[in-house]
Amino acid sequence: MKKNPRPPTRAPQPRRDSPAGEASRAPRPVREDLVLQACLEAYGFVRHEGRLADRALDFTLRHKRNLYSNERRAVAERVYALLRRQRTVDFLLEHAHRGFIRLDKTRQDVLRLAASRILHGEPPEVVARTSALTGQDADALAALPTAARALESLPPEKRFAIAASLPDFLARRFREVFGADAERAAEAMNERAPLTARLNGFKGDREQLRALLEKEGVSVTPTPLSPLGLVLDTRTNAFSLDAFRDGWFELQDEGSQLLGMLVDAPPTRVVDACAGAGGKTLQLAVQMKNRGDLHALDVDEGRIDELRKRARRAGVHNVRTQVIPAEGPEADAALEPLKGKADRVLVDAPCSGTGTFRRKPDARYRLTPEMIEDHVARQKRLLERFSQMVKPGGRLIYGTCSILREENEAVVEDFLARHPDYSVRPVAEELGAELGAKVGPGPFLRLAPHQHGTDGFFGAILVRAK
Ligand SMILES: C[S@@+](CC[C@H](N)C(=O)[O-])C[C@H]1O[C@@H](n2cnc3c(N)ncnc32)[C@H](O)[C@@H]1O
Repeated sequence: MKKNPRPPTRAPQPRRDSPAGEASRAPRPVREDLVLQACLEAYGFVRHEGRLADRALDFTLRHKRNLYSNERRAVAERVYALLRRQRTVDFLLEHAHRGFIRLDKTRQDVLRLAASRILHGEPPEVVARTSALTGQDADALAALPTAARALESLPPEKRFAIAASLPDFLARRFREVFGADAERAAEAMNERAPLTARLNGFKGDREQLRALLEKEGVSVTPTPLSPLGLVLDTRTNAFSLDAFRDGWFELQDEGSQLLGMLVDAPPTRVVDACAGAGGKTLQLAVQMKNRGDLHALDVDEGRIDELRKRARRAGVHNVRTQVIPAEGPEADAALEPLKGKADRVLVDAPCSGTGTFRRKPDARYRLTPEMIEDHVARQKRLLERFSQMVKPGGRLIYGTCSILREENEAVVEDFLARHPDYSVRPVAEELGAELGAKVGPGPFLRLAPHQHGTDGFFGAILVRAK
């Protein structure tokens, strides 16, 4: 049976007194009944009510105040682990437990949580006991290895989708994109994502940040690709660190940092057209040395509010935020003053998020082929609209956190076919030959967890003729 012994999660961080203190205390024994109740509630919200996993866990853990920090962590880890393997677990239980699909929802979920723990390497008898499973239910857990053999004997296409816990249509797309590497790619998407910080260059350099974090008891290692990143011990509650409160770093995946590097924003006029809560905006402000005008636009007022808070903490002064309408003449009018004026326009487009399944394992079960088509249509519209702000000789940088060609290369090709005044600048020209060679192949940034250890990202630099 496949084992994934690393406890996966990017969930609400457990409360803790100090990062160093927690690591050095002997953990209290987990009160299994309370942990199971909390898991059932949070998982039920996601599976049966369609809520987002991070919000569901946040809600559950916020009102279950009696749980200790190690118990909170166990809840988050178990729920995320099951979400990563939901399809596999369902297949195994349907084979190991006659009548599984007729059981009531709660009993099914208790079995799912138990099977997932076994799949992640916990001994079946311990799991059965701590889940209070007896009789037919305990027998089903013991029969999981037989069910795993049934999975192995399926035709490869079918087996891949179930073993990787991907909907069939996504499994097919993984095969199209990654070919013989599809299984490795999907497995890496089912791993736990690292906790990665991006240095705020206004405060100092990466070595200084490293020293500060180590002084606070956090062990860190430099990111291999981004010169701005440090990987933090995943048990760290980054938000409680002094270095975070003092604006020394932001949490940002290494792939996202590399996409931000493609912009190479000069201290003139730059537009971050889909700025969200400002992950890349803050990075661009550093590139601009806090000078010039950095216009951060988004349709989501809540995210723009968050961006403003983060900018204050980071000591960023050159950002002008604007909430814009999504579509139509009003959206066009809002951009009119910036038409043909920007040296750089970043379109970090809304997408399927197929590159970020490590962090949002539940997203795959919500995604449909129709939703991907809608994303593509919107990406083309956004690129068209925001390209109008690029001045002659300026650059349009297009990015997604999708691994799908239709949202990436195909959108760029479609744009270039209608805009002969734009050409592709190979990312290696921006990142340097050595780093460029690692994030290719080809003229675009194309990152995937199994190859780069980052989330899946795509980036293209398009230059408007003078
Ligand atoms: C991938 S996220 C951006 C992430 C952000 N750049 C960062 O680095 O944190 C895409 C963003 O596009 C925004 N968006 C969606 N439709 C938009 C539109 N028509 N115009 C501008 N922004 C839009 C979403 O609200 C979302 O915040």
